[in-house]
Amino acid sequence: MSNQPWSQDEFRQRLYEKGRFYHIHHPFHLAMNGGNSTKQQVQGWVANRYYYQAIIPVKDAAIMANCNDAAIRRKWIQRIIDHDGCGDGNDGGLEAWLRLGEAVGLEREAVTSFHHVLPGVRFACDAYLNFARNASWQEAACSSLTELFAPTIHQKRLEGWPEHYPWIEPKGYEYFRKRVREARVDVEHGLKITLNHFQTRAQQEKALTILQLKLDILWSMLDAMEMAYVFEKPPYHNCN
Ligand SMILES: O=C(O)c1cc(C(=O)O)c2c(n1)C(=O)C(=O)c1cc(C(=O)O)[nH]c1-2
Repeated sequence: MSNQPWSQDEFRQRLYEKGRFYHIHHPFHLAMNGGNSTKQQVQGWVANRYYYQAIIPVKDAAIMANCNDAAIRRKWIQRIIDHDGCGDGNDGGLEAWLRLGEAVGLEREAVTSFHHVLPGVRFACDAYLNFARNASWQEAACSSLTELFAPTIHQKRLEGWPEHYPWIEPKGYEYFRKRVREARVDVEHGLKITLNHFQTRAQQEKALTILQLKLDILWSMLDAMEMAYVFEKPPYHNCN
């Protein structure tokens, strides 16, 4: 019967199938990972993505604020530490991303000021944060599951970029190396929460809708970048 819940294995498989909509398939990413992007396009991506990076720990703090389960919070807090660092030689992902910015030739201030962030990228990232603030913590945890597909994308950059873009300083790659490890831990936890929480068929279908929302967010960010840096039609390009 169609309203029977899927088994956990089938539910997991349906979540994984969403990978076919991951932004790894977006033309902007295909060009970048295939070595066909210009320096300005790579710089544009790095500068815009910093807005996403900066949102992530705030989003994770919102999830924790909505979560009344100490055991979950004890694990989830690691995500904030991963991005913000905690001293003692752990500078965190935001700092690593700023080093990536320097490695592609951007001044720190140009990145941290969000000066280059396109409105479409800002709206997409803000939608992610607003979703996490207003949804239940389990739903917000589910929305982080695009990370199921992230280790592959980071790995591809590590393998291809040094050859494609010899002008990028090697110190820039630490962020991707770090995330290959961290994302695997994150998704194990996020997947466990999702498989246990979304039990009925209607709930399982809702989980897929939530994951699609997040895929839409990531795809929309790249649409904005494609328009600005590939078609060279940033917002208001034709206004006087
Ligand atoms: O470079 C990427 O393609 C990519 C994608 C994603 C993602 O799938 O959301 C994340 C990251 N990177 C990333 O570095 C990261 O820390 C991260 C956290 C999250 C999240 O939703 O909590 N997604 C992602």
